[in-house]
Amino acid sequence: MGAQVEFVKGHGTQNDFVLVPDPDGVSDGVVDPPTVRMITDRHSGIGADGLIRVVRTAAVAEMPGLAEESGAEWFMDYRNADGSVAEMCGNGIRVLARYLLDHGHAAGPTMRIATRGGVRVVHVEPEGQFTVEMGRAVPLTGGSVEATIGLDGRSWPATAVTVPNPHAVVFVDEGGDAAGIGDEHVRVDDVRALAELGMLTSVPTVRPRDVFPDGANVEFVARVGERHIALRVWERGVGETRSCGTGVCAAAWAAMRRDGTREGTYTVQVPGGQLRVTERPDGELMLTGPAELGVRGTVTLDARFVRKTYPDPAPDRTARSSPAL
Ligand SMILES: N[C@@H](CCC[C@H](N)C(=O)O)C(=O)O
Repeated sequence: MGAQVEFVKGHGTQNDFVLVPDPDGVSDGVVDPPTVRMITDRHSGIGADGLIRVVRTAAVAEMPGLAEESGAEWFMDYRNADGSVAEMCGNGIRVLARYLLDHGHAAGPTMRIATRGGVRVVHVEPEGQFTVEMGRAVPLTGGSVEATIGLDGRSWPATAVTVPNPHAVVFVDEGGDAAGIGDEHVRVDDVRALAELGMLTSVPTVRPRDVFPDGANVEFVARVGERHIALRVWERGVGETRSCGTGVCAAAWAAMRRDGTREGTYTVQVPGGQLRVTERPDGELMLTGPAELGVRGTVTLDARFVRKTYPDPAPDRTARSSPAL
């Protein structure tokens, strides 16, 4: 019998995560890359775009002193599905906030959560929404477009920016012929310039490579109205996902620069839903969107595969009103 690991599944605009509660930092083996890959595998594991170990900041051995320095009780230990570490996850942090709130670990209406990319303040909003203070976007090439993204024989100039993980933002509708323009409820699937990209099964190429020494997430963006964009994303360490919060911030930031404005809220359609981004006068990007919790259970890890067991079958599969794990 392998190790037993408790988990909760959650998603933010269908960017999905396995949350593993480890408050005292005694289960860091769960973030070993092979274990992350077993757990996040969609065929033989639970399946997710990423894994979040929920650990008290004071128990994070690699960051001594962070708890006192940050004033954040909880740390988001984020891993991509391939086991790699990422600085931040804009959808994951909302899901983590929802978990902390629903399980009595935080009271709201605001909470501070530490990440490898710095401390983030999360505001609890009505109707299951959360707003995250995401920090400032930092252009990697002085704000100018100096990278080129290639995909399936096509290529586009890209804006290189960190939020604080690396993003290459590509506007694919330069001809202005994106279908769905002006429709408040446009679906990403109906935006011609994005649909034409096909399956996104190939890995996008980045030139020159040294713009992104640690790799990049790539956002393919089309305008669909005033202060309204749609995007598809290819995530570093995962592949195409249905949403990426930091990527949405990077894309909105780049769209604001192209529009010559820093004012107003940008609405961003992603395949998994809708997010909103506002830039404060001090440059802080505010990301607002939903966060949901779903299935919870226990997995038994062994060397070959992840076995799933669900302790409480339907109808009690939602964690919202469930006791803390
Ligand atoms: N989906 C996340 C970003 C996760 C990390 C990313 N794949 C990376 O490696 O930088 C988000 O919502 O921001």
